Amino acid sequence: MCADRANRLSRLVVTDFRSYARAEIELDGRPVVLTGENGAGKTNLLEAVSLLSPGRGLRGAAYAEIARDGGAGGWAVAATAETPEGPVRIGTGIAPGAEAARSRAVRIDGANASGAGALGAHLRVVWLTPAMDRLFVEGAGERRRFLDRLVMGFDPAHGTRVNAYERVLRERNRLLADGVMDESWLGGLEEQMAEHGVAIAAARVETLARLRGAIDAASEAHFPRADIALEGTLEEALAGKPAVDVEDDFIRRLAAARARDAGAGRTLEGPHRSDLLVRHRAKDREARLCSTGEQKALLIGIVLANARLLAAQGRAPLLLLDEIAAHLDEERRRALFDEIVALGLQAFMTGTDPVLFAALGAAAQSFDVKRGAVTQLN
Ligand SMILES: Nc1ncnc2c1ncn2[C@@H]1O[C@H](COP(=O)(O)OP(=O)(O)OP(=O)(O)O)[C@@H](O)[C@H]1O
Repeated sequence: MCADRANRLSRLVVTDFRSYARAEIELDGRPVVLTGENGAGKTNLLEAVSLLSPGRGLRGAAYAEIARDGGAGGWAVAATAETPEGPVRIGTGIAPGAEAARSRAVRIDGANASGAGALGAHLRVVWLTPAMDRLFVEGAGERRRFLDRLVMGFDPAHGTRVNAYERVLRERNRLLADGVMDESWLGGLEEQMAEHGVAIAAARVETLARLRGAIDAASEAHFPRADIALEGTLEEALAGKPAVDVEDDFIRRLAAARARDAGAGRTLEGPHRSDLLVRHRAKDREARLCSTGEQKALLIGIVLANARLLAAQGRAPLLLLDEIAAHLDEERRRALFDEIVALGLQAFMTGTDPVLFAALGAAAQSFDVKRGAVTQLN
C-alpha cells in the first residue's frame, strides 16, 4: 500500500536507544500507530524519528541521556527515507565513549555529513507532544521553537541560521560579561547577529504569511481557525522597511545597548526574544485563555495547515503525534485521521489504548510496543 509514496520512512532501526537494545521496524507507508502500556517505549520511538531531523529531538534531551542504561554507551538511529529524490539512508548517533559530545554524528547514504543541519534537506518532521499542551501558557521559547520547526519545513537552512545566530549571541554575551568592550570584536559579532537575525526574522514572516493563507483556506469544521502573528522587533520592522535597513538599524541598536545588556547579563533585543501570538478566531480569545482541548485543537489546526502546504510542494512532513488521540473527542479524532490519510502523511501516533485508533482500521500500520520490543499487529 502506498509503496510509491515519497516523504516517509520505509525502515527504522534503533540501537542502544533509551529502552531499546535493538529494534527494527519495516514501514509500508501507511500512518503508524504505536500502542502499549505506560513506559513501554512508544515515545522513545517517536524521539528516534525526530532525531532524523535537525535539532535535539522532541524531548530536547542531552545526547548522553539517550544512550541505553546498561548498554555499551553511545546510541544509533538508522532509517531509510523515501524522498522525492529517491531512497536515502540516514544514520545518526553518538559513538560509545563520546556521550558527552555536543553534536551527534550524521551519515547520509554512507557519507559523513557536517552536522545535523544536513538532515533538513531530506525529511520534514513536526511533532506535537503532551508537553506542548502548555505551549500557549508558558514562556515564548517553546512557541519560538515550534514556529522555527515549521519554518524549517519551507527553508531547511533556517535551523542552521538559528544555531549560528545563537552561537554569536552567546559569544557577545560572554564578552560583555567579561567586560571586554573591544569595538572591532563586538562590532563584528553584532554585524553577524544582524545578518543572521534579519534572515531568521524574514523567514518567520514568510512562513507566517503562508500559514495564514492555508488556515484561511481550510474549512473550520473540526479544528478552529487560529489568528497568528509575530511579536519581535525585527519581524515587525520588516513589514515597513527593506531588510538592509532593518539590518543596519539592528547593528546600531546592538552597539548602543552594550552597557544595558552587560548590566542585564543577556542581550535584551533580537529574534531570540520573538514570540508567536495565537488567537482563537471564532472566540476572539487569546489561545492561552482557551480551554486545554481548544488549545490542542488550535495547535493541530496549525500543524495540519503546515502539512497541507508542504504536501502541496511534494514535501509532506512526518508528523509525530504523541498521545494525541486521548485528548480529542471521537469526532475530532476521526477528522484528524481523515486528514492524515487524505494528505498521505506518515503520521506516527501513540496511545495506550488501541480502541482510540479503531476508526483508522487497516488504513494504519499498527504495532504493539512492549518493553524493548515492537511487534506489527496488522
Ligand atoms: N537512557 C535510557 N536507558 C534505558 N531506559 C530508558 C532510558 N531513557 C528512558 N528510558 C525508559 O524508557 C521508558 C519510557 O519510554 P517512553 O517514554 O517511550 O514510554 P511510553 O510508551 O511513551 O509511555 P507513556 O504511555 O507513559 O507515555 C521508561 O521506562 C524509561 O525508564
